[in-house]
Amino acid sequence: MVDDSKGSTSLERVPEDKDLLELASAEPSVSELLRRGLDWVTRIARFDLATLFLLRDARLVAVAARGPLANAQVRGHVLELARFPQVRQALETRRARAFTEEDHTGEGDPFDGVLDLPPGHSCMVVPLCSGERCYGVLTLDRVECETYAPSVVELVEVYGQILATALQNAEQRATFERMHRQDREHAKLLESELGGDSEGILETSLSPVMRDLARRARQVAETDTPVLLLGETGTGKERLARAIHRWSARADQPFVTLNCAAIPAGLLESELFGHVKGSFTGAIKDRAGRFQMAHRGTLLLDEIGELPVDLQAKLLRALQEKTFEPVGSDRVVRADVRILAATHVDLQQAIAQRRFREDLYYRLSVFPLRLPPLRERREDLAQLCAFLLAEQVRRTGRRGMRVTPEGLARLAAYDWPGNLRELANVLERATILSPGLELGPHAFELPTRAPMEVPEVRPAAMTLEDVPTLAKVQREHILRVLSLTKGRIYGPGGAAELLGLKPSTLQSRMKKLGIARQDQFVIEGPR
Ligand SMILES: Nc1ncnc2c1ncn2[C@@H]1O[C@H](COP(=O)(O)OP(=O)(O)OP(=O)(O)O)[C@@H](O)[C@H]1O
Repeated sequence: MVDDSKGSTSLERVPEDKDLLELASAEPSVSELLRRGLDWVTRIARFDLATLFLLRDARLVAVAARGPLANAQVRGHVLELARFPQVRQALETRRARAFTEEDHTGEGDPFDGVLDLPPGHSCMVVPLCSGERCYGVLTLDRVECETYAPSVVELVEVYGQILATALQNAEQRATFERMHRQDREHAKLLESELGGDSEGILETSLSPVMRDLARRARQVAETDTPVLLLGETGTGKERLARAIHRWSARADQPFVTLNCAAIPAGLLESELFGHVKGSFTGAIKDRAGRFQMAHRGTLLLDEIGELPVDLQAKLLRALQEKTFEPVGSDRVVRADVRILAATHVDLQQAIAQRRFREDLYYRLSVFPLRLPPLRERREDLAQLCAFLLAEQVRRTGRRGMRVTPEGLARLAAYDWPGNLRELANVLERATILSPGLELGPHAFELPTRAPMEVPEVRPAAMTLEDVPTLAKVQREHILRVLSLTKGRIYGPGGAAELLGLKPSTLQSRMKKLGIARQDQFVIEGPR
């Protein structure tokens, strides 16, 4: 593993500060450290053989050797720890020690059978330990019959600690990089599975508001400025976020999303910043968070208004310093991430209610983009229908579907509280139910009143005392729809679709309104 071209017989000298600084602060890989680790020892102690052993299952395996005595046999040497109690003791006590001839009389010399060293030669064992980990030992041997001076032993002990710390850092870096690579692959896979790989009707929109918005989105895409996407539910915030990513220089890097409303508050920090094994019950292995997954790419924080206040502070720090600490780790991780945030709630109001930090708001809202509701861009209906019907072919298998002018007139007369998502659902349902290729006015099932209207609550019959709160009306309406769908939230005909909401949005609203996943409902997962 190493070359042993020149052994050192030079006098011990205190290493120059820059040598140690380099070792402690540079970012070499584990193999580079093992290769170069012995170079540095030549500067602080005399030896004829310096060997680096790594601990593997109660054995010490030689991985590198230097000095005139280093040979192939030394490099393949393995020590059973059980046979060398004094070496084991040095590891257990984490103290370096020099050996005298008497020390070896009981257990023999670790290099017996490999090298012909004279009785009473100089020998020292230096443990390589940092934090919880013991990596192995460094041994130094000289043919001269004398014992290494305590001052030299102390110096090499300090060196051993620095080398072990550098090894630990290199190992952690390698782990994080590996996790990052795996998660990047995973994110790419998910992205292609989820589709949405076209920006849809943005730049070709007939609505001047939309076209202006698309133009500004393209301009900001070229920068790393955070963008705040505002708009009612289903107006296309996520699709616009994907378009901004694709238009940016980060397009070949991952696009990662986190829906802050869909993840239980207790798990959000780990989802964002990752965690190390054992940091909480269930953390059975190290896991990268969305920040790491999005390294060099874009992270969309959807429903940002739902982020708990304590996490808002941590997010702000991550945005300002571009560093964060995974849960349970005191190691600072650096990630280069472009942030996009989306919300349908009024963040100004959330700030007034102290549910959202003002400083985070200003950080995220440098460049706000507000998506208009569908009822304000009805001129796009024909184009949107054609686009969505074509996009749905993959699921419905129905090619060539089109909406007749009469059908369009009916769609244009509706208010679309669920916006583009509701339109997509209405079109998909109509396609499935329609025998032919044409979708006329009767093909569409549109509610005759606004979906949130509750028939039983008649304003005329109300008195000032019994005006129900909006939350109560919403709660009753959601419960009624859930009982209609037998508790089913997802999929066609599920409560989320009927209410024109994303399943995750419905779930978070149910949580807020205290609607538990009740036993009488059969809740099915996504299909
Ligand atoms: N520009 C567009 N062109 C065509 N279809 C679009 C466009 N934008 C969004 N859609 C469709 O509208 C639906 C909702 O889009 P999206 O999820 O981006 O909305 P959203 O505003 O993020 O929703 P929410 O607020 O509920 O998270 C999706 O089916 C999407 O395919």
